[in-house]
Amino acid sequence: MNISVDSMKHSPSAPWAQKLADIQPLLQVRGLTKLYGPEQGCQKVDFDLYPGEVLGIVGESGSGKSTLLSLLSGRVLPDGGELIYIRGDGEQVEVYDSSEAERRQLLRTEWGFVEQHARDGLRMDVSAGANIAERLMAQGVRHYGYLHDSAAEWLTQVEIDASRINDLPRTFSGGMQQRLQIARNLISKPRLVFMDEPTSSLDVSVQAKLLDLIRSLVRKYQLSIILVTHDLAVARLLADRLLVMQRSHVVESGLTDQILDDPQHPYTQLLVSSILQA
Ligand SMILES: Nc1ncnc2c1ncn2[C@@H]1O[C@H](COP(=O)(O)OP(=O)(O)OP(=O)(O)O)[C@@H](O)[C@H]1O
Repeated sequence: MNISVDSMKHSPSAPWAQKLADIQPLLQVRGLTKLYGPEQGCQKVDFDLYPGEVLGIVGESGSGKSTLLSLLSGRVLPDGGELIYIRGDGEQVEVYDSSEAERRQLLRTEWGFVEQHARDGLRMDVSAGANIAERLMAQGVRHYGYLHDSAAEWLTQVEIDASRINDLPRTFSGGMQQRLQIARNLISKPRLVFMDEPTSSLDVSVQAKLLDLIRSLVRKYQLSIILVTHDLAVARLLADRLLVMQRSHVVESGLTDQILDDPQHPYTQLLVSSILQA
């Protein structure tokens, strides 16, 4: 079950409220700011992300979604603000105080990143199996049989026939490449996965299948996800909570259903009504 702090606020005396208070956030974001120009980027973003939560970042083109995702994944450094990640061993990491090598290591182990275009997240010149096994190898696994079997198992999990293990990703369809990218990220059991418009480059029918797969993997592995999407239907299907961005600011945040069914900020109202009219 995904747990959302916002939902807990409505019944503070519930027995599980104390339980939640004992759960540490996975990520604490405070005052995160990166500006490339006036209102270009993101400003003063604050939120906590809890284990198993799916957070969607939505907003119009240029509102700052990708900038925020790049900051949260430590790929870009901010002008100001703090990003604290609680590692699996309980240690707190101030991501921006870490070295570049430490941040890269996080992205290869406890975190994952699913790119919008599979070619940016896959190595197109090596086999599907090698693409999937790479993260295990980066963690020091050397046993060929284990690497092969794990890669084959993950191909099956993302609904690709394991007989394709030696094929190059370029021989796969767009949807298969995205599924391969997901397998490549999930094999090392990351705790937090960043996704940048993971379905937007695909046909609608392929999108629906991939969304179903992501949803089932999120449940199965209790993944925490931070997902950028311009598509409110994708947000509705996957996200527990949303941040709505406009011109570098988070203008509204809360439970997905609350925001989509009863938007409070005029910009969110416009965003939601434009989708309904489309
Ligand atoms: N590396 C960069 N150098 C200069 N300006 C940038 C850079 N990255 C982003 N920007 C600017 O910051 C603003 C926000 O861009 P960003 O890509 O974060 O928006 P977005 O909401 O993800 O848009 P889209 O949905 O179109 O991808 C834009 O005005 C963009 O031109």
